[in-house]
Amino acid sequence: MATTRPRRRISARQVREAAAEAAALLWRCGPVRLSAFLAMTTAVAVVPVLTAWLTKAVLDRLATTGAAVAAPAAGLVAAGLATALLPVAARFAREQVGRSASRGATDRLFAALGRQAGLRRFEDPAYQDRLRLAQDSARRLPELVDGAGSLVSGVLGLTGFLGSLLLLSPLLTVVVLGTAVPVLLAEFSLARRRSATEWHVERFHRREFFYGHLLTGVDAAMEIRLFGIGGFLRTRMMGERERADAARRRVDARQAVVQGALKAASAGVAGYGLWWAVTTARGGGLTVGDVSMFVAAIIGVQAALSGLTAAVTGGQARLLAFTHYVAVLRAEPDLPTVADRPAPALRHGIVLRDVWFRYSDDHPWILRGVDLTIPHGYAVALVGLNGAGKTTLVKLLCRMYDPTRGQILWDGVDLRDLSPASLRERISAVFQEHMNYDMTAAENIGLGDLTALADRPRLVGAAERAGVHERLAALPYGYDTPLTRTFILGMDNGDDGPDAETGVVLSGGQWQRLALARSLVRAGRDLMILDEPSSGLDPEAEHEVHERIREHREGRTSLLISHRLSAVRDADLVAVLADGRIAEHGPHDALLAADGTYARLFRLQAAGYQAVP
Ligand SMILES: Nc1ncnc2c1ncn2[C@@H]1O[C@H](COP(=O)(O)OP(=O)(O)OP(=O)(O)O)[C@@H](O)[C@H]1O
Repeated sequence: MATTRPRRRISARQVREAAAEAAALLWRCGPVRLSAFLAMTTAVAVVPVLTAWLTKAVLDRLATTGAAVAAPAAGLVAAGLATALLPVAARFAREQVGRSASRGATDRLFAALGRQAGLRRFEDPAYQDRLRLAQDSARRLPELVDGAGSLVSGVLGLTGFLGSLLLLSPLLTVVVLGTAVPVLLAEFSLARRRSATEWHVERFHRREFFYGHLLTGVDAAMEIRLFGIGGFLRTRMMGERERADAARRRVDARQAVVQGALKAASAGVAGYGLWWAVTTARGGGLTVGDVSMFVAAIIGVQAALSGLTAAVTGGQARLLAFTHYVAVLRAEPDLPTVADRPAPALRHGIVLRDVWFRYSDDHPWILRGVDLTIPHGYAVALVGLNGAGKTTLVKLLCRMYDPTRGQILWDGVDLRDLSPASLRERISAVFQEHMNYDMTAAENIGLGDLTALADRPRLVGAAERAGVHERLAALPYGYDTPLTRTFILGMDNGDDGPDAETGVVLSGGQWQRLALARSLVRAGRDLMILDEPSSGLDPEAEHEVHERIREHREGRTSLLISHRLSAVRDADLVAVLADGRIAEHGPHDALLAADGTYARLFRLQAAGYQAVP
């Protein structure tokens, strides 16, 4: 699959889908709270119109001798109370609706991410841009709740005040409405432009984040200090921010000009209307109450219009951004599954048949017709120079990608026909680039098989086999010690005191043993993959680990990748990957006798050791 470039235009259909998805999400996350919020928002919108009419009634009755004023005055008091209290209650409801919807949206987003069974999407920068915008949209879902509230109050306020204005001056009503249409159209266009800009600048933000992460994290701290590259990275980081700001500045400038012109036009209409009301009242055509009503209506219409415009355009901007959320949610799985059968227990073996692979159409071929059989119960070793494609082959075996051409057969069934999750259930692996989780030691092992997480003897057994048990048992809290100095873990009492300073950092080799323990805890899997499991170990530890692995591999199907050829010599079968194909394969002795690449590399390494006096 080629890397997809995003289309920068978002269609009306996508916006409609985003609106439907957002509405459904808001409703699902709390129908009662959402209804309460909308009811209160409606009340908040109606009260000002009511207040204007009550004020007119009070003023007109005051101007008429003998007219009773108590009832409208009491109504005004009640309206004042409602004006003060309703927004507070509405805001409380809005916070609750917004937070729970945002939680729900984030959960759904990450669940959707989990349905991407392979790695391809994660290596697509366009997808990463979308993902970031989607996460941001999920977090900012409360703003859509605001938008919905403002829309309701805007429509009601506008209808109420326009109705009032219509009674006083139909002509002015038409003029006011006439100014509203260009405002709305201009704001729509601005929102679209801003949304396209946000999409465009996401690449700058992700790079800024990358540099920021380097500068603030512990991983790169040592190199940054030693090489003195902190200033250089900071300059780059700020450069990315400036590029994003420059793109936004262009939209800001356009917005300032357009909005300034439109606001001046609105103010002109309002000023003319006021002039008309005052002169008409002077001539006896309007009462004092009418003038007060007129002023309230003009202000109300303007306020409702600007609120409505902000709600509609703000909502439109959020919806445009929310299309990225929907796109991630509905993205096709990156590994098309044909039959989705559960992977059966391995009885015969795995066969790679004329496997070709490249990471994308833009990348060179890495594998060019690999034919290899890993028979059931065999320990197979794969060797080759740096970049030969050994790890790539492992990724294909775990079905992180599908071969570009050719097939990988699991007991005769194409991996494409097996569900990726069930296939991986049957595999255990230590990856060359294994993870060091900022979690406790027990969790670092238990993540290999969640059923072992609460089973301490199983965790200890795996740690013993990986030769790391003694180190873990000696930690301040034993297996419950957090292996991090970055996070405070396990202290949920909110106390950041000295207790929380318990994290421990392991050495590179110790982390590697822990990764091995994590794979060993997945006991009884059909295939064990060991991609450079001992590269960071001292010679003694390496020897010891290989001894243990050897015992563990006995009678199991395994694939070992190692540059230490002494570690692969007792494999049942050694395969040499070169130029994208299996160049040689056979038992160690046979390959030595054949005197090919393997024999040359083996002798080179052996000579290196023997050269030591
Ligand atoms: N995700 C990726 N996208 C594009 N190219 C990649 C990716 N991963 C690896 N490659 C390229 O594929 C080639 C094979 O890499 P691979 O990691 O499989 O080699 P290897 O044999 O395991 O090497 P080593 O012995 O150094 O670990 C390399 O040229 C590498 O640049």
